[in-house]
Amino acid sequence: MTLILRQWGWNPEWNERFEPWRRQGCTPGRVALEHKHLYTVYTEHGELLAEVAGKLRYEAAGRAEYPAVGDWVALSVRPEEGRATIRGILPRFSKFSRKVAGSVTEEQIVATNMNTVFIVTSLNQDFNVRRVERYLVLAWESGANPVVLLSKADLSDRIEEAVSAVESVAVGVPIHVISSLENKGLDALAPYVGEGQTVALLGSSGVGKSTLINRLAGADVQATGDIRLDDGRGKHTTTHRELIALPGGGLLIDTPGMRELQLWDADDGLGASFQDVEQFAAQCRFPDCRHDREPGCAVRTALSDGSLDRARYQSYVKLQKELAYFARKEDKALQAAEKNKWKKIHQANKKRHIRT
Ligand SMILES: Nc1nc2c(ncn2[C@@H]2O[C@H](COP(=O)(O)OP(=O)(O)OP(=O)(O)O)[C@@H](O)[C@H]2O)c(=O)[nH]1
Ligand SMILES: [Zn+2]
Repeated sequence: MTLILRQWGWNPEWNERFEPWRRQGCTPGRVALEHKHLYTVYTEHGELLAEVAGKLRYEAAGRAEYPAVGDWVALSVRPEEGRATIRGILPRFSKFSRKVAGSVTEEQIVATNMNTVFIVTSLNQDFNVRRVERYLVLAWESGANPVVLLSKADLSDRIEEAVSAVESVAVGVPIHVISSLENKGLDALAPYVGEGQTVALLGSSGVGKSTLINRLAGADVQATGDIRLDDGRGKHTTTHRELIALPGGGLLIDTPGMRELQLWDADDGLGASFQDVEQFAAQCRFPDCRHDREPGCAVRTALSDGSLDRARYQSYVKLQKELAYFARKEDKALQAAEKNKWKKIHQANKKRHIRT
């Protein structure tokens, strides 16, 4: 039984966390694909199509409390129909989420329970270390461990230069140079995609994520840029799944949402990625130093004596501004919603007043 689940990443810890659900007669399953209102889940009864239980739907405070690809869920199963009902979601240990615009901006979960994030950036003329910094913030924020993959090594003759540029912004983060085309460097990825390990991929369009997935899966599970039609989801690959089991026992998550991540609510990620900058800032004389004209500013000193790279500092400031922008936007949306609520209450009161 658990043998089947193990290939989807089940382990003793999940088993323990699931115990209360098991006592209620539930079966565990892992979400592999989200349809409009249904989910494809992997279970010990095979693949089932599941809907969300009314109670869970009713109690969900927002979209973030709906199941997402990578989640372990508690199910009531009807294997003979190939169907199941999702009763609950086990707590996530890592997640990627994005903001979806609506009347209020809402958090939508895009991938969960990954151990590792592959940040893929290509070594061709698009190579840009600032982009790696941005992805690192997202990765650290997710709770998974980042690993940088420099792809398309076959197209570059300045590999060492790129590696040291990444090293300087990704201290302590493993960096691998790969070429899916020439099958180079891929063996070194084995430890991240071993049994029970889940990996998500992050990177701009065209850096070779789908090609890498197909290499690791040993089959064309994902449509690549060469043959992809305009559906963007690779529908023509017959068994489109967003949680992909690899021959070595690991799992890959590749959802369309991963391609639309923005930076928001990522202060922790920013801090983790820019420890060097924040360490200087912590030495400023004034705790609220804006590193502008204040006396005793350690950041400005570090910039002028070269111990802090100017481009890196500018990148930090830019990302910080972006985060602040999202926070303000969210504040405004909340304020508007609150105002609206009070307006309605006033109107309702007025009407009551008139009637009496
Ligand atoms: N030269 C070279 N080309 C590669 C390599 N890996 C992928 N490509 C090519 O790069 C293009 C884009 O690859 P994809 O795998 O579709 O890129 P992707 O990151 O999945 O792109 P999106 O799905 O748009 O996010 C394709 O034409 C691939 O054949 C490589 O190692 N070397
Ligand atoms: Zn300062």
